Amino acid sequence: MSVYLNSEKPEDYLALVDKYDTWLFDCDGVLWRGDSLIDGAKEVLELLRARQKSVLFVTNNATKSRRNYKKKFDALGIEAHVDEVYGSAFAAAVYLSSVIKLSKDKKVYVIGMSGLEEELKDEGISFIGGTDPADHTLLPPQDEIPPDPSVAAVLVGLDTAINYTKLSKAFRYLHSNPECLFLATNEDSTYPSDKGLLPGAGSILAPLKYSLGESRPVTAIGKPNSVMLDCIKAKHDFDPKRTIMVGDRLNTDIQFGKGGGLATLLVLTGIASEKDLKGPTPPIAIPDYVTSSIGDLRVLGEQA
Ligand SMILES: O=C(O)[C@H](O)[C@H](O)COP(=O)(O)O
Ligand SMILES: [Mg+2]
Repeated sequence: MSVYLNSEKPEDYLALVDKYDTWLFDCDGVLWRGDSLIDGAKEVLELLRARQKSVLFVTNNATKSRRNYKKKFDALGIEAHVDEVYGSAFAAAVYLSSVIKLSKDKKVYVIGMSGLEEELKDEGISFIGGTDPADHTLLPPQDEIPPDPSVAAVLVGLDTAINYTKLSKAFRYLHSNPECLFLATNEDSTYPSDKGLLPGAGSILAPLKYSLGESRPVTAIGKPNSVMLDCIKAKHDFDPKRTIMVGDRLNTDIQFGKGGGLATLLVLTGIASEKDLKGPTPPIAIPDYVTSSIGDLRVLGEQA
């Protein structure tokens, strides 16, 4: 059963903050929607840091690299350090380099944007596709897409320039080579922009999942997969019992937190709403705490 926090009982927020030393923040729908900050988010991050809390950012948004995110945080006036940022683009690159140990003579076909390419380059992973202009021309369906055994994986992330050429190439590499890995940065169905919901990475992936069928399952590396937490653990010591994951989506953030043995706080400024928790269908994951917005923790500033 979730504990619903509200501003009538500020002491509940203080008790919550005292219980956890490490705060993992999802980004889209929690700190911001698109480039619009959620009201109070900047102030609350400052208040947590002032109380010596560790703050880390854990996002499924694969359109930006950690360095790109640092620039976004700087532009929004939020203190953040590159090694505090964990994105699904970084996690996917680390997965390919350190878990799959992709050999140097192999490459990845990418559906995704420059941030994902930057993280792959940083991990020494060769790739084709992505922002390559050749994939932005509309391929006539009868054109030959020769199989390429050196393409050892297809990696799919949010790509606002998706098209039939990219889907056809990804399909052919996977369909012609059963050994080719089918990977995704994440499977979020929607993206909470500041202009409302938009198709998310999972909706870019869907045509491939549908056309390839059940026999070619995809491995999604972002939340709720524990790979992101493994990346964090490799760099940061934290006690899971004194760590809380703050998110807006039940089937990524809250499942990720619970899977990692962390406490979870759901905010209602992004994807999830109260009806997801109280509706006829049981929620896929039940958060420990619920509050309307991360801005509600501003009460910390009213206390000594
Ligand atoms: O479609 C996507 O990739 C996601 O909606 C989005 O980017 C999720 O980002 P997060 O909420 O994990 O920061
Ligand atoms: Mg989110």
